[in-house]
Amino acid sequence: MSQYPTGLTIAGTDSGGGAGMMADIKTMQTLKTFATSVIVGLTAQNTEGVQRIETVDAAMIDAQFASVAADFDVRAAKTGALFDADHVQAVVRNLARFHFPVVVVDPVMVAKGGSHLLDEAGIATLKTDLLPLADVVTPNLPEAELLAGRTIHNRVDVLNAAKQIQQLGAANVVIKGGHGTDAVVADYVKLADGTDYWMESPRVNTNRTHGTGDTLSSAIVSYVAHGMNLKQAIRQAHDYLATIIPHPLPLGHGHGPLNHGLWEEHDEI
Ligand SMILES: Nc1ncnc2c1ncn2[C@@H]1O[C@H](COP(=O)(O)OP(=O)(O)O)[C@@H](O)[C@H]1O
Ligand SMILES: Cc1ncc(COP(=O)(O)OP(=O)(O)O)c(N)n1
Repeated sequence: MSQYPTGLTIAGTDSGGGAGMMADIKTMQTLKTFATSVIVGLTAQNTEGVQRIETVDAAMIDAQFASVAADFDVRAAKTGALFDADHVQAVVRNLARFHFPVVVVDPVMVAKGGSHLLDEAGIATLKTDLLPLADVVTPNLPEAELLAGRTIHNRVDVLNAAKQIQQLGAANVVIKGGHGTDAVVADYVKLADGTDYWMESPRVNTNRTHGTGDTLSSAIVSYVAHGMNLKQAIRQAHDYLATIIPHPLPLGHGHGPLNHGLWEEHDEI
């Protein structure tokens, strides 16, 4: 069996098991990466929505970072739901302190059920303080609109939004196309070296897409932890999603969960 490198998820929990840190841990385990975690907040959540949120205090966030960093060789980290400006700042402080080799920022703002997972001040702080620390940022289309401060109607708008998001300090940008309506789902990648391209896959007609964004960002973390460069890791993560989205688990009454473990049959790492 291959070695399990260590990844880190800095995010919120989902009691429903499909999104947030739970999706991250399931993804990393499937992709043979050992998942460590810093819990920023807890959500009472299921496939139908978010019922309650409680954040973790800053001292406890610092303590979790210190515990993980003292004992593990974290190869890559991702951020997920951070809830508000104070929690974004707590995460920024710790990322600046511990310098993990690769940081993926999933700028989670609104869950598919409509609940806000980052308030307005939090969005502003993420733009000014967290994006400059991001090796990769992975907004969905509504998040890209908010980060870039412009509406997106077509592919040219996506290109321009990515350029603006890169100017905020994120080295590489992946704008996810799941919220579009075309028959093809297109994720746009703009890399630090100036290259850009689209990654396309057939749109699966399903509402079982809870946690797709978390799954993509934690798959990038996993592949980077295994030694791939960012371009390879982003491609592999996209292919992982395209493989598992057509075969979700028939659970819950709303936006149902993915079957993260499906990939194990491929055993490609
Ligand atoms: N219905 C779908 N069919 C195929 N791929 C999808 C579908 N929905 C999302 N994806 C893929 O899942 C990933 C996450 O995208 P998206 O759903 O936009 O993110 P988020 O969960 O953050 O809103 C992307 O790689 C996207 O291409
Ligand atoms: C605790 C928590 N974190 C993140 C999300 C959003 O996850 P995402 O992958 O964007 O999936 P959807 O919520 O859009 O299905 C969440 N819901 N909860």
